[in-house]
Amino acid sequence: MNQSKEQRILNFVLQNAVRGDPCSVVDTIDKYCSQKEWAMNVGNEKGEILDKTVEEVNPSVALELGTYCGYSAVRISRLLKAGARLLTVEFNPEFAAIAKQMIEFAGVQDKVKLLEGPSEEIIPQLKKKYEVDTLDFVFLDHWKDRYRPDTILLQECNLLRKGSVLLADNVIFPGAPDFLDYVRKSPHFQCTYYPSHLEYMQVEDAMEKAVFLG
Ligand SMILES: O=C(NC/C=C/[C@H]1O[C@@H](Sc2ccncc2)[C@H](O)[C@@H]1O)c1cc([N+](=O)[O-])cc(O)c1O
Ligand SMILES: [Mg+2]
Repeated sequence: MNQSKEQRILNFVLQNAVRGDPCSVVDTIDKYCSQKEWAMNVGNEKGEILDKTVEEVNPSVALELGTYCGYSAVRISRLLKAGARLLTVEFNPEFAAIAKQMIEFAGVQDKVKLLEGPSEEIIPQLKKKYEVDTLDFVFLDHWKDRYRPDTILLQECNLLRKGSVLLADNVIFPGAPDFLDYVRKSPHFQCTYYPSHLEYMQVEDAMEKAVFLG
């Protein structure tokens, strides 16, 4: 049975990156996806915006929605302080299996907990089942029509506190217009727009940061 693109990306990392070195895993995925096969990793240009935001927030508890192959899970967790953790949510079992291997190869498995299932089911379980009090940082990179409902769900589940930071990928391409409209009009969020480009392409894209005001 021929391999999936995601399996080819993982194999390229296993054969070309340095085990235990998250930066080499990130760079190797970028090399493969810019030279051989495009894939929907956040990429290096938007990845640097992600890095700066994670460093600014320095989260103890971070959530990622949409793990895919684990590129941003590795990218985020490499910056986390000792004892901090990233919960990442993926509902496609094939992608979850790839991401698990990617995270373990990068050596960040002690910082990352991969939760398999849809965000709308997992978010309401975070407090009781995953011992979360509130989230310091949330990276949204899953289905674009889930950004707005999941942001509302995070608020309803009291998972955001004054200063919690949401960072959303792809607010221009493929776009998340209802999310942008919601957070920009809401009195509970202070928003910042970061123009950038679609990963590995010369196509306009952007990220939106939304800080919860309580
Ligand atoms: O569609 C995009 N991303 C959707 C991502 C989806 C990821 O999240 C889950 S869905 C899910 C659902 C519920 N809960 C958790 C995960 C999918 O299994 C996939 O792993 C996308 C598309 C482009 N593009 O150029 O077309 C560029 C990008 O950067 C993108 O992020
Ligand atoms: Mg994306």
